[in-house]
Order: sequence, then C-alpha cells, then structure tokens
Amino acid sequence: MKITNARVIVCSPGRNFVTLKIETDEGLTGIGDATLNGRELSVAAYLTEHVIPCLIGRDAHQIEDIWQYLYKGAYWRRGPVTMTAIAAVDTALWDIKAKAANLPLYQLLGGKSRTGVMVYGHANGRDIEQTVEEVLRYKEEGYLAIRAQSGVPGLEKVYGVGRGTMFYEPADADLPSEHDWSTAKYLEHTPKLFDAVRSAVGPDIHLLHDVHHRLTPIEAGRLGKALEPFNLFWMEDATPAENQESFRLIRQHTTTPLAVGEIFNSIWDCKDLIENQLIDYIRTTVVHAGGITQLRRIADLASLYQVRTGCHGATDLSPACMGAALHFDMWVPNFGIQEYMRHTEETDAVFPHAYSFADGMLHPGEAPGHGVDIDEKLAAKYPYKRAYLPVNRQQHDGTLWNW
Ligand SMILES: O=C(O)C(=O)C[C@H](O)[C@H](O)CO
Ligand SMILES: [Mg+2]
Repeated sequence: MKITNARVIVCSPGRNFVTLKIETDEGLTGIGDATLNGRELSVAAYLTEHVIPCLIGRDAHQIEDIWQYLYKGAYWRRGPVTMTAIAAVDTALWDIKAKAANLPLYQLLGGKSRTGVMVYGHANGRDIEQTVEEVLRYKEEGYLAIRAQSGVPGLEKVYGVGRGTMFYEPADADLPSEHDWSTAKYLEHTPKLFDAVRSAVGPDIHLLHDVHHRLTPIEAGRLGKALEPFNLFWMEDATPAENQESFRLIRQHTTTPLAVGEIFNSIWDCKDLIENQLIDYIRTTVVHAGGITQLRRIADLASLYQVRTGCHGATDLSPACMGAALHFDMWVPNFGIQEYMRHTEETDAVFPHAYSFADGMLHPGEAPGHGVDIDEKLAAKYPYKRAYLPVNRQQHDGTLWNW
C-alpha cells in the first residue's frame, strides 16, 4: 500500500490544531495530531517542507522503517518539533494499518488489558471554596480521579485556573500574557487546599496536583511532605526536569508519588528518571513523544521499574492524539491513568470521534483505526490564530520564572 499524498491541515476551532492527513493508493487515509502549543506553524512547516516529500511512494505498512528513516535520517535527532512531526506520521500510519486490518488500533497493539481507561478531570477554582465545589461536581459526574488547582491569595494569575468552567485554555493571547509568582504564597496555600478538598470529597477519590515546574527540588520536597496526609495519586512536574538528578532530592524528602514527562520528546528524556526509580508515573504521550511506536518503548522500559503511564491529555492535544492515546492505554500493561481535559463542542465537531466517557472512564470505541477523523470543510471555517502560552515572573522583582 503506497503513500500517494499527505497534507497538513491547520485550524482553530476554539484553539489551534495541526493535523497531518496521509492518503494511500488503496483509498485508505489516516490522521495524526501535530499540535505543539504556541509553536504550531514550526511543525506544520517541518512536515510540509521536510517530511512529506520523503513519504510519497513509501509503503504505508512499514511504520517502523519510516519512523527510523525520519528519526535517524534527519541527522538532527530529538527535540519537540522533530518528534511531534514524527508522531503525526506514526499516528496516521497506525490509523491506516488498523483500518486496513478492519480492527480498532488496540487490537494491533496486543488487545485489551482492561475494561476502560480511568481518566482524571480538572477541577479549577479562583479560591479553595470554588475549587472544592468543582471537585464535588466532577465527583458527581462520575470521575474517579480529579486534579485540583486553585488561585493563590495575593497572586493575580496562576497556572491551572480559568474562569471556573469545564474549559480552561492557557494559550490565551496573541502575545504571551504575564503571570505573577511567589513560591512562599503557593507553599503556604496548597496544603490548605488539599486539606479542604480531601475532607470534602472523602477518601475514595484519587486526587492529583500539577506544580507545573514552578518549585526548586527542595521546595518540592517540602510540598510533597506537607501533602502526604492527603494521600495524593501524584504530584506532577514538581520541578523542571532538565537536570534529572534533581528528582532524587525530592524523593529523599517525600513519599508523595511523582509524575513527570509531558514536555519530554524521547525515551532518552525518560531513561534516567525511570532507571533510577525517581518517578512513579511517566507522562509522555503520543503527539510529543514520537507516536505510538516510541511510546510503547517508553512504557516497556518503565514497566521494568514499576513506573506506570499517565499520558498528558490537555486540550492542546487534539482529539486525534486522544484517540490514539486511548488505544495505547487500553493495551499498555503498566497503565496508570489518562488525563482528560474536555475539548469544546467546536473542536469535537471538527474531529468526529469514536471515544466516549462513562463512569469515570474513557472508552476508545470499536471503529477501525484510532477512531478519530477530521471534517476538513468545517475545519476550513476556523483559520489559524496566533496564540501563546503565558510567561511567569517573580512578583517581588519581575525575574522571569518557570510557568
Ligand atoms: O495538562 C497538564 O498537565 C498541563 O500541564 C497542560 C500544559 O500546560 C499544556 O499542555 C501546555 O500546552
Ligand atoms: Mg502538567
């Protein structure tokens, strides 16, 4: 089965998405997500100018060879732009292979390992009271796991807090908006938040929290320790992970489970953290970590060390990524949890999909392939709009901080 054509579709149904569509001489097509939030057009150009010309005429069934060709063949390995582009090709090819077999993708990976994919939803509030209300609303909707983020007294704008609705979108302006930061205020506030949330929600709901890279290792150790009485499922991105050794320091101070990896691109970013058992959950997902082909390798490495998966699933990852991730989640033996931030109705209409939510779980559906398509006519009605993620500055002197 030969690849005859491939196209990049950029659209903005509420937010920007980049999608690769691959066509074959047998009439089968597949799609893959190529969205890199705030840097979308770099991947679109990488695909159009440098990848698509190399795909035409290749056998669509040779997923592994094409992956190696794009990875080793570029000479310039790794990095978010390269790996997102490779992921899009990989996802579209797995979609095509599963459609050719007339099977849902999870069957090609090894079949179902579970009845559904446990997800966590995002409860956000401007203060503790509103966050508790949101957590209870998610519980009411059947969620088994809930991430809680709240505004911090004395800080104007912080990561994770939108307008208290089901939809939160951090890429909110055509130049980066500015948030303010105070570690002292955040560390004072967050244990109080979880004290209130845990007493309101009871012992049975899994609770999660995203530090979003804003603490130093020793501060993260202190927070993890303070959160131990509230029994978190995980504390995420406790500190930036470029220096992987820094997680050792956090580990030495707390038994709160640690999750990291949504901004990792390759197995090499995960290797030391996994092999040294410095983390409990690895957050890499399909779109930013080289597709299903590499995600499987990361998961297999992680399984040797009892590290489980917890795929990133924010709204900037398109339904095409979510569909593929859910098939992966259905199969992967060392599954932990899947993030699920709901897309807007506009996005869902542009990407018709077979997956559905029930009783705290997502189900990938039984459609052949990964079960997600793109309505190109509708997509064309939503042209690209430049949108950036925010930056974060220290409140007291304006020093640029991690966001
Ligand atoms: O969903 C999460 O855990 C995030 O941290 C979301 C990120 O801020 C978002 O994907 C950035 O584009
Ligand atoms: Mg995160």
